[in-house]
Amino acid sequence: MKDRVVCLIPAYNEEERIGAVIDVVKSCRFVDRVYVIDDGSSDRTAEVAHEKGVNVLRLSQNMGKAYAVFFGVENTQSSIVLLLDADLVNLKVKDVENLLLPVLEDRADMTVGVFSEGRFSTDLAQKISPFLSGQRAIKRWVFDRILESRKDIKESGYAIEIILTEYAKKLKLRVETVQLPQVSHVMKEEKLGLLKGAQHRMKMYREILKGYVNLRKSRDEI
Ligand SMILES: O=c1ccn([C@@H]2O[C@H](COP(=O)(O)OP(=O)(O)O)[C@@H](O)[C@H]2O)c(=O)[nH]1
Ligand SMILES: O=C(O)[C@@H](COP(=O)(O)O)O[C@H]1O[C@H](CO)[C@@H](O)[C@H](O)[C@H]1O
Repeated sequence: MKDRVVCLIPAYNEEERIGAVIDVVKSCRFVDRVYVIDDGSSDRTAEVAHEKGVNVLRLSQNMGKAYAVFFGVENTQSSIVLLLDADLVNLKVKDVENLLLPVLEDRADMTVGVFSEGRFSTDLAQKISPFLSGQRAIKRWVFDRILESRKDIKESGYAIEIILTEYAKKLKLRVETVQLPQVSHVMKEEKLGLLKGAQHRMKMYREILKGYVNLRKSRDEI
């Protein structure tokens, strides 16, 4: 029987964090299958995922977040796709259920999870830019539509979320925001140290900006 919900977890060097996310998502009764897309990690991310008993799709080099997500989309089947980052902290089964239920019950085409009541810094970031959130449940046809009109989508790295947000507007999707109380993520500076973290953050902002400019250029093609 075809899966209803597949969870995709794009992951780049997340060996220390991904196990906890997998444990939670595996415990959610609504999730039929979990796939980690190992985006060319140089650490044991893929091994940890294997040990946890989920499916692993491995990219031989680091291709960026959008590539990893769409590689997962192209290599799975299900009517609903759940996207979760690999570095979430305090994620609970209830949060995963809350993300999925509006889409499962066809009250929404997309849900967007936002952190609240957790760490000040990550709550604030999501208050300012909830449209960047990587926690979403989405009907698969939305990805199909994006792939049809944006052949370059896989190259967009961290712009994937603003692209999803823009398509949601253009396609007039029913979008529901879901609170993720006490959930946070490990920030780049915490993972990589101050300097490397800041460099990685700048890379993220560059990719988001480039994605935004490309969206404006291709406005009418959606
Ligand atoms: O080149 C990349 C960069 C990030 N990620 C994954 O995308 C998610 C969000 O990325 P990141 O943690 O850098 O963003 P943050 O959570 O810090 O906003 C995480 O699961 C990363 O491991 C990825 O698959 N490929
Ligand atoms: O919240 C944010 O400002 C960024 C960066 O988070 P950190 O640098 O790790 O605190 O994270 C979000 O944006 C990325 C790009 O859209 C998404 O890929 C992440 O999933 C999301 O958490």
